[in-house]
Amino acid sequence: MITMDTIIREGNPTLREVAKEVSVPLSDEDIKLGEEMMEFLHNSQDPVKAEELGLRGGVGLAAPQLDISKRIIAVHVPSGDLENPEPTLSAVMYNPKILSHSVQDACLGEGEGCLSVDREVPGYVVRHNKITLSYVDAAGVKQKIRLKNYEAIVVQHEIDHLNGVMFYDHINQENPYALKDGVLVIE
Ligand SMILES: OCN(O)CCCc1ccccc1
Ligand code: NI
Repeated sequence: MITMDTIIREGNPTLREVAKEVSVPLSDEDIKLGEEMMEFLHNSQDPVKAEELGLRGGVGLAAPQLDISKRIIAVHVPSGDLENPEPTLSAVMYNPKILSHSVQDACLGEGEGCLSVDREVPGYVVRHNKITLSYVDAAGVKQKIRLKNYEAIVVQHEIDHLNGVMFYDHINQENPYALKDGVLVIE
């Protein structure tokens, strides 16, 4: 089971590597890893289990954070609405690739954090507002989806991990809250 002890922290060189594509058809090992990554996200968002296991809540996880330099990410974005418990996005993605994106940029008003970063790094992390994404799903089927706003931000954060990029690499060092005209701030 993945716990916080499994997750490597900044300074570990694996977080700065470009991860390798996984072979398709997917190996049993890669399928199992994806399942464990998704289980971690579920546990981390379950108040009882998160408390029991000492987990920080996460909506995404990338294999390099487990010291595994493979292009595998898991995302699980809860709807946040108790009436409608369906998550807005829940998927293990193998070899995810951004095919195209909007001109419109966006960032989270509250900035970003990372399970591999044990400190606050304030500032806007400017990303694409909308992305068209291809990936291979856990069943080995090629998917092509379009995402926008928060879900698009989360997936871009995870794909960054596959390319050795940390969220704070995007923050303006001179003025962390500098914003170009037209950037959508997502609250
Ligand atoms: O890489 C996943 N991880 O470090 C957990 C946090 C994910 C995340 C947090 C804020 C905005 C987008 C994504
Ligand atoms: Ni992260």
